[in-house]
Amino acid sequence: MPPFATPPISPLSITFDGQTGTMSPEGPVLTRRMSDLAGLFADTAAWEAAVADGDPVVYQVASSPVPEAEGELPQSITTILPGTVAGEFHMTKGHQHPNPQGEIYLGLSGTGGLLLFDGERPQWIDMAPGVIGYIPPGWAHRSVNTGDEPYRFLAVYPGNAGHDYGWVLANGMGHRVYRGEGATPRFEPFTATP
Ligand SMILES: O=P(O)(O)OC[C@H]1O[C@](O)(CO)[C@@H](O)[C@@H]1O
Ligand SMILES: [Fe+2]
Repeated sequence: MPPFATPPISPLSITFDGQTGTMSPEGPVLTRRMSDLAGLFADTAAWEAAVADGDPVVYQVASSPVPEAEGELPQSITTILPGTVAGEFHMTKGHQHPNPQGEIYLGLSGTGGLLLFDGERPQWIDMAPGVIGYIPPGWAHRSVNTGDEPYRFLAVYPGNAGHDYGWVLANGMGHRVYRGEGATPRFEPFTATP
């Protein structure tokens, strides 16, 4: 057995409900409200108005008990509620893994997308139930709800990958994703917020 800093946990069975985004047994549950997404939406005035108007929940992350520790493969289900800020779809903060390693997302319910950016090239993967989106090492990633119902996905990632949110604040994600005509999102090149 390699000398892990945290002893590996015991084998376990985890059940989940892709329609509600819950896991059993359950680990930490994280709620991100509009105020947690400071500096991310293009229209700062519209974002401030949404924060003042009840500071709604934008997404929740329900994790299994598998810890974020070296050698483990933690899982979480993220539920992004539908909506926009001045037309820009609800989204996760987005992050880089400071310890560059891959990650997989599996679409569970609703429709959305996975926006990836390596600092030069933005990429988009349409996500829906049954779709696996693969995030290679070195690609920042953000999820977007492009529909009118909650978008849910399961994430599985190396426990020592880490989360660097500052990278996305500094570099953006290459594109912004807006409600377009019909079901097709509209993409605009990222420009830094004022
Ligand atoms: O960490 P963010 O960018 O807020 O996005 C949340 C999602 O990403 C993860 O951090 C995994 O990459 C999960 O916790 C969750 O699936
Ligand atoms: Fe990640």
